[in-house]
Amino acid sequence: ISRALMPREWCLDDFELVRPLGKGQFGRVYSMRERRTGFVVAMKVLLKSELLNANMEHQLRREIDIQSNLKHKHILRLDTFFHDESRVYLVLEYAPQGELYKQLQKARTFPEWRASKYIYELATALAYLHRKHVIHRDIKPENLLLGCNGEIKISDFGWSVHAPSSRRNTMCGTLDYIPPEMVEGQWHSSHVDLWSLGILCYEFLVGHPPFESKTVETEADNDRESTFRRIAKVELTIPDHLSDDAKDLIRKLLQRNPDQRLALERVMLHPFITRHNGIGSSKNRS
Ligand SMILES: CC(=O)NC[C@@H]1CCN(c2c(Cl)cnc3[nH]c(-c4cn(C)nc4C)nc23)C1
Repeated sequence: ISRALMPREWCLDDFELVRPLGKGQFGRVYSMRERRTGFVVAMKVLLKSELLNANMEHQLRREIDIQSNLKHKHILRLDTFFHDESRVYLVLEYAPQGELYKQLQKARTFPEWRASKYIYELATALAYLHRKHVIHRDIKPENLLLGCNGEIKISDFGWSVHAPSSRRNTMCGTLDYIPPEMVEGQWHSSHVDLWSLGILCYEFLVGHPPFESKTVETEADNDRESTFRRIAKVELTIPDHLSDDAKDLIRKLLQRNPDQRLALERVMLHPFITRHNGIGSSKNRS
């Protein structure tokens, strides 16, 4: 595909609509077929007017700059983009098995082997991102898609930045995944993604995130404070039915102090991961 999408001016007529896929945070997504090659892509269509009055054009530029330079099997590719007088079009990799959060809603919780596989795949993608000094900052089920073999694809880099960073935009959407240092508007490092990995692991196994909160828009001010306090105080209760390995990994990621969170290299070697993914065992040692 990269040959076919060699840098040249693309336009909407190069593609034909297959079907609407859903909505991202800003704009609609469609599966489209590139007419010459028959290649199916996901096309995210954003209205310039919406971007401008939400002051999001710089965030979109950053999303494009970051995601188009990333090449990793667990990160959704951004192949190219183009615009016309009213819209911006992002040509993204199509993930055939769709949105992970829908499968989590259907299954309610994942068995430990499945959660462990996803956490391992995410850890490899985050290690790649952090080596490039990119923080995603918005790792949550809604931003995870599934490839043709059910493998994780991190998408939606709308909130990613180059580390270290301090947040300039007001956060909207759920607070569930925001670590204490971001909740307090402090400077934050790539360790924010470690916190989100811990929240995800908990939600995969328990069926809801540990510091349940409504989205920030609907929070009345006093509730909002209570949500922040709960996240900041890190009141964590882990259900007993989880394995000791699962509890151990979650506790080591949901550390209030960002520097005490388990490093990604150690996440990949944690028993909760190696027990299910046959990593480091003799079986797959070449
Ligand atoms: C992370 C994110 O932006 N999510 C919202 C957008 C909705 C569809 N988007 C897709 C994007 Cl950006 C890429 N690939 C997708 N594949 C699907 C999908 C496949 N099936 C069978 N069902 C669906 C749905 N959707 C996408 C992303």
